Amino acid sequence: MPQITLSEVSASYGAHQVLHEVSAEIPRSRITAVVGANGAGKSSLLNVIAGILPTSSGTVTRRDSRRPAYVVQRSAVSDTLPITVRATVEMGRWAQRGPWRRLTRDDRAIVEDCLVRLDIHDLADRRLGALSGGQRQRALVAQGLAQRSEVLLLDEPAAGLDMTARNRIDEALRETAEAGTTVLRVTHDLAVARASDHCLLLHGGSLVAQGEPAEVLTEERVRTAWDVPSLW
Ligand SMILES: Nc1ncnc2c1ncn2[C@@H]1O[C@H](COP(=O)(O)OP(=O)(O)OP(=O)(O)O)[C@@H](O)[C@H]1O
Repeated sequence: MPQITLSEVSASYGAHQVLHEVSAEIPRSRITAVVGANGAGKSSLLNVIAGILPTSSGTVTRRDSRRPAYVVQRSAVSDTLPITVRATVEMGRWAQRGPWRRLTRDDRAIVEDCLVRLDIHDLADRRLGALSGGQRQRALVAQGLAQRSEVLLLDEPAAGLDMTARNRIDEALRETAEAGTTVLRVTHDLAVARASDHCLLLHGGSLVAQGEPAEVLTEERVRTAWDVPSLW
């Protein structure tokens, strides 16, 4: 049974329909890449799965009733938050404990583990707003991992990062998928999509194809989805 099943899901922002009868299956304990041009509906799809954007029709079925962990785009996080990196990651544990509860020894061990996995342990006492974009992004991914949810949603977690930071995030996601988490990541990087286990290709709010990345991302489909004219 897939971790998440979408059946003919449509969704709108006001009068603007952004998803058109999307039917898709997200396999359990695998990395699924969501790809498509700007405005294709990738973030909207994540928002529907996260329960932030209601469906106007269709259904989303999840194996697990817990809320997915959601790592939003870096630009959605304020620079001025007076919070350290460690506190940012600790907030990931509130999903289990409720806000401002004392963290247990297990919680603290999970937080330390996530700091190490994303290679930001040395930055743990720095203010989030005082970090570089790539460092901050790793802190947000660490927060997502710290939730230990069945499902981890990430909206372009590696956008604009250098190779080392990207590799660190890819490795951490691979490890968490192997440990049983279902990972769904939006990416603009077709190499990342090709290295994923499963792929959903969106175009204009509709699902164009899903399945093995090599089968989904054919030259023809890529050209159509990105409106790139044929060069010959
Ligand atoms: N909060 C919002 N209110 C109204 N329309 C929105 C909102 N968020 C997104 N949209 C519209 O929904 C459509 C799909 O946007 P979405 O952000 O899901 O695309 P995307 O594939 O994630 O794009 P990108 O690659 O640029 O992040 C776009 O036409 C966008 O303008």
